[in-house]
Amino acid sequence: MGDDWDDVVTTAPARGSSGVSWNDNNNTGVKPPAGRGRGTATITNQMSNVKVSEGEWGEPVKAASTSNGWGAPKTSAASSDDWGTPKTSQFNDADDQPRGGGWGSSGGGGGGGFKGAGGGSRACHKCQQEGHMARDCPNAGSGGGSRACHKCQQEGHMARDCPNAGSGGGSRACHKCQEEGHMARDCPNPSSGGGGGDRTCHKCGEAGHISRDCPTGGGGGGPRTCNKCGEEGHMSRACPQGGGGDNKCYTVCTTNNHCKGDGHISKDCPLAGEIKCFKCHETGHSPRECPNPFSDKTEDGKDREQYVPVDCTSSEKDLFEAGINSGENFKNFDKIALQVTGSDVPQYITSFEDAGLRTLLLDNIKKAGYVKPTPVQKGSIAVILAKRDLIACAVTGSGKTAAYLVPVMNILLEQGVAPSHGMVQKPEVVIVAPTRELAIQIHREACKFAYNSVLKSVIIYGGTVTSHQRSNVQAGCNILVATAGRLKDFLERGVFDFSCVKFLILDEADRMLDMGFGPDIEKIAAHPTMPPKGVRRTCMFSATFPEEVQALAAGYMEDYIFVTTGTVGGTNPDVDQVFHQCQRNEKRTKLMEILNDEVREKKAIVFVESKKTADFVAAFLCNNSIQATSIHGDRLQSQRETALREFKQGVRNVLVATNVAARGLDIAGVDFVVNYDLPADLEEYVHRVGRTGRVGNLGRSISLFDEEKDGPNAGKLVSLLTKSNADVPAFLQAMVSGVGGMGYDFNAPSEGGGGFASRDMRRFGDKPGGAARPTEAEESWD
Ligand SMILES: Nc1ncnc2c1ncn2[C@@H]1O[C@H](COP(=O)(O)OP(=O)(O)OP(=O)(O)O)[C@@H](O)[C@H]1O
Repeated sequence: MGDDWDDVVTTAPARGSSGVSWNDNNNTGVKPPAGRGRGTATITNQMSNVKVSEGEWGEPVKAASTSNGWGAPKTSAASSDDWGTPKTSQFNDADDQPRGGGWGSSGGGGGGGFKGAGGGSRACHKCQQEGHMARDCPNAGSGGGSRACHKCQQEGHMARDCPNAGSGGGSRACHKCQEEGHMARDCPNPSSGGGGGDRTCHKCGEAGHISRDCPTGGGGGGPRTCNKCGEEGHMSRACPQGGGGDNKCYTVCTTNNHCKGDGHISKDCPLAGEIKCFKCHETGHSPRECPNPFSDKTEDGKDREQYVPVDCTSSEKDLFEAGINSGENFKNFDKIALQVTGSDVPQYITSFEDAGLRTLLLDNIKKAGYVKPTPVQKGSIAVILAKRDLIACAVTGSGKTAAYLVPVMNILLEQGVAPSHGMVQKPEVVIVAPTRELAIQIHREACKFAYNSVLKSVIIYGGTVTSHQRSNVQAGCNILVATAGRLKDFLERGVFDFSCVKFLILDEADRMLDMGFGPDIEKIAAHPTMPPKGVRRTCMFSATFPEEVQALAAGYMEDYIFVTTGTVGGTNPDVDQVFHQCQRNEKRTKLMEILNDEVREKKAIVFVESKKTADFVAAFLCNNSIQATSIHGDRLQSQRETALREFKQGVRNVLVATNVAARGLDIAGVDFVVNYDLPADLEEYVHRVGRTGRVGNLGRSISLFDEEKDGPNAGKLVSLLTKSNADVPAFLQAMVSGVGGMGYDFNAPSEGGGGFASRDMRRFGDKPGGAARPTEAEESWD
């Protein structure tokens, strides 16, 4: 594999190409010229018209002196744009102002309101005189006015007061008998059929009466067929069969709970009494009428675990102790090429101080031990401060969390937030993550950077008592960190109003947009109170961003900037990746060898494919005197959190995990990742091995390659390793390049379609790829 970050420094894109290269100037010896990009080109692809600026970045300019609106996260920027108004002023606006001349205007004078004793200029419908409305007409019935009664066509009264009703008159004919002088409801001859006319009855198809008066009672045969049995001659409510046909029962109790059975309509559904309300999982009522919407019952009727997690610490020491100290290769971060594409790309920041951040944030950044921003932070902080939509794709462990938390908090602190507590909360920032543990970690980071400020971060996630989290939320919430399922649930229960949302952030965004979470994200983004894209800002972060997911992401964003660093979508160059060929039945022995020889007392995460295997392997290791624990979707949330805590504290040094722990988790001292089972999806491989070798620390991953199962992925694996400048094991190389070998393609598509490369697809004019990947079926993550 490549030795260090030097290997991933790519040459800056040639000036004629799209994109911007941000090679930092310290080490390259080449100073970029001052000023902004040199010219722009417009590249159009099939998906959308996207302007891509090109040229090299100028000398970084201090935000304070930057003259363009985007680069300077200063108060001036805040005051000049549509978010610039401090929140407090929102309380002073229209709601408190008297509104001129509307319905609610209480003054009887000039405003022209309808209310009040004074008269406006509109005339009474009855007598046509001004100064009163028809219902107060003192002249009612006394004639006057020019509008004629519908019944007798005489002026001076309306049809309901007609003194001549029934006596004929008027030119409009009754629908029933077609005679003039009365309306159908007063028809003296309703079923005589004597009327005639050319309108026909829906039931029997005869003229002269309408269907409810049909003398055939449904026995007649019109051309229309019954919805139940499909026969002609009667309507469904009179169906003699009471069922039949292929009509489905669509709505039993609610549209969500229907049996979809044939032969009856929903109100006759035989299962109506058995279908469970999805809120409390009890029968006998619809969710709308649910008496216990926050029930803690599971779907199978068992009592849900009553788990109330301990909230994030408020102790300064504990808060700032969390996180990993940067390692020996952190210095190499400066050499990583930062690529930024999009239109009107904002100036990158060179230091936290130069970004114009508020003192409180700078203090907290310092307390966290951050001396300088990582490349993804340099790019993303500038883009978010400039209030642009963003996709940021950077290697695992390179500080993406702070890359969005810091600028977003800076904007909230500058603009002010509403001091709020109440039944319905209006967060300004919504961050969604795929797993509970990652959400907890993000929330903790948010508490860290918000330390000593007015900002309140609140977390909601599954597997915990809802009422507890709801009351946390209702105590005030500026930054909401959530898993998708719990957020959707709370939205359905009306806990949130999104009208104040400025930022919607998806962490591990490629995962959030795939088929597993995609529909939830769609619901969240399309919530009626959520400001539309372009009004709210949408930011997406991940170490991998397949092109087909970029196509989905584009639907949530407007004119977004794409930030990438180093080898995009590749594995972390600080992780030494080793592979052992190993048949399925040899895996246990091999694992023991690895743990005894290499890991010993060190910390390792052992990734397996299924929850069952996780339990099995953890039990096996414990039986062999290894301090192991496990985390997967079938464990109770309290058990999951205990397992993670014990692993972090070193009480257990081996954590056996499914993919639920593959992404985002930032655990100090993880020296090894073992892929007991390789994942089918190589993006997950990138994330798994990224649990070690974080922020410039060195790490090692050992993967057991079972040719029978993993063979089909060999080409893609070689492609990934090559692109990441990692060593390709000889056996893998032989497998793909030997005579009759599988061959490989650098942009080999992953399971669902597109390549795993994480370049900005707009620059390459790529078409969106195939369908998004399905979620691993057996995991329920949030
Ligand atoms: N500028 C910085 N200087 C030093 N340490 C930093 C800096 N930024 C972030 N870190 C630390 O780096 C570690 C990794 O950060 P983070 O979890 O945000 O990485 P990530 O890029 O989101 O990783 P992943 O892709 O695995 O989710 C954290 O412990 C964080 O505190």
